[in-house]
Amino acid sequence: MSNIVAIVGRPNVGKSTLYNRLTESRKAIVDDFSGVTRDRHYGVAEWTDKTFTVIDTGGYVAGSDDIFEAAIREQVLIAIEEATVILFMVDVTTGVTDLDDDIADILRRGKKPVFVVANKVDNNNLRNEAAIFYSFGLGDIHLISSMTGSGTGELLDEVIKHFEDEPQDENQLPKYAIVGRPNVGKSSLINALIGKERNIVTPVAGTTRDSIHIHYNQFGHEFMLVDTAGLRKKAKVHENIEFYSVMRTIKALEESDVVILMIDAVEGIESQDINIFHLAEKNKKGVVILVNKWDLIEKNNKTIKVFEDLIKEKTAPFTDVPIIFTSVVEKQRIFKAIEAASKVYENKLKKVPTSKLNDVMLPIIEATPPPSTKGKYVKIKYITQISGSSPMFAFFCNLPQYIKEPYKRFLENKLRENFDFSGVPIQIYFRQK
Ligand SMILES: Nc1nc2c(ncn2[C@@H]2O[C@H](COP(=O)(O)OP(=O)(O)OP(=O)(O)O)[C@@H](O)[C@H]2O)c(=O)[nH]1
Ligand SMILES: Nc1nc2c(ncn2[C@@H]2O[C@H](COP(=O)(O)OP(=O)(O)OP(=O)(O)O)[C@@H](O)[C@H]2O)c(=O)[nH]1
Repeated sequence: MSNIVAIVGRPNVGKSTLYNRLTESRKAIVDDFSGVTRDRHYGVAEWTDKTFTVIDTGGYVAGSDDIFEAAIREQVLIAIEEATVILFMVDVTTGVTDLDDDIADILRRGKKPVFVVANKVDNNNLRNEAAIFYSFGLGDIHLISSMTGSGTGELLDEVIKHFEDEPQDENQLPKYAIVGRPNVGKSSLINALIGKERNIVTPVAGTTRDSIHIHYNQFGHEFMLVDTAGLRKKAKVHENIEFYSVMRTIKALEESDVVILMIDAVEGIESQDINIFHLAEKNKKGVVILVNKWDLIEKNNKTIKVFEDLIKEKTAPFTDVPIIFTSVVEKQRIFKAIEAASKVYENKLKKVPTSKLNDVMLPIIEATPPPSTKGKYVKIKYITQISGSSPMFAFFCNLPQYIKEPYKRFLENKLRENFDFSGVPIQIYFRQK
């Protein structure tokens, strides 16, 4: 379910610091690739049993002061439209500024839950200063220090009360989301698949769920396409089309089982593509990559390999993902893309019987056991697949804490070699036995 928490506020109040704190556990993964700082504004966070997306609106602002303030206002409007909860961050050390008041005006007119978050309350003396923020007329003030983390737990306890529960699914069909940067060919692909049938589009009623689900049932494949359509219709949004599309992408992604990530063959894979890829991975969604506009590429016998290697390099370590080279305009390999998505969906639901799992994996482990640490030998005794909506495996052993990342990766690779999990993130756990 797409629960989105948007952090809004003027520059320098500490939005990024809070964002980093909330998404901490994911940071290493996102930081793995270069040139991403500019785009790193949304990530996955967890609090108690809830998983949600956090958006830091700050970094989307660019340009002169004028544009700057206009852009902040626009982001606040988008946040009101798209987010589940808005954190309006202000700085206790500077008090109320004009821009703070502007933002508060916009937020008061919106219908979304707003939390006024007074940041930089690093010590008790500053607590009284925060009373000034009651002047926004937005209710209670939540005192935090993003730097130390104080107050953030209490804040999140309140925030998650506003989350929406998983809606009852209208049907059990697989859901595929077609995502990608603007202009990559998403609408063209949907039109190619659905053609005139497009009229049977059924908008799903619901509060935050405004993506469109399209029923596909042809040539032996039946599924729902989750469409992020309507992007351009929102006249309000001019400068922040990228930001807006990111919001939409997150929603579509969270509603789907398999993400069909379209990449522009001419432009190549960019950091925004990789961001979406990792978001899908973190959300345990299946993934198929389409390299579209393949008709525009001058090819020789190495071209495909070069593309594949480049994509794998950028998406590592999760490289076991189908890559299909399509041309939507020339109707090349479109059906192959659908077949790949169906296969990934199957893989995602696959249950390997315990006996088979142990028959295959125990000899492999015997031949290459976990390396000993400080003279301790880890003995893996048996393996089971835990039931869930994506593949999870429990390896029972005497000393789970001594198993290191490289060995975990080795086991994952062996699972992938022996049982087809192409396109699906795998979870591996070590448990004491
Ligand atoms: N004392 C104190 N300083 C903080 C706290 N949180 C953030 N800061 C500092 O405030 C400054 C701005 O923090 P950022 O997180 O970059 O602020 P931002 O709102 O994301 O700023 P933009 O990216 O410009 O929109 C940095 O120097 C932080 O170290 C806090 O809780 N206490
Ligand atoms: N040469 C070529 N052009 C394509 C292909 N697929 C789409 N296009 C063109 O790329 C442009 C953008 O296609 P759209 O389908 O509107 O892209 P989109 O991803 O839906 O774009 P947004 O709505 O901006 O997100 C159109 O002019 C298409 O005709 C392809 O396989 N080859």
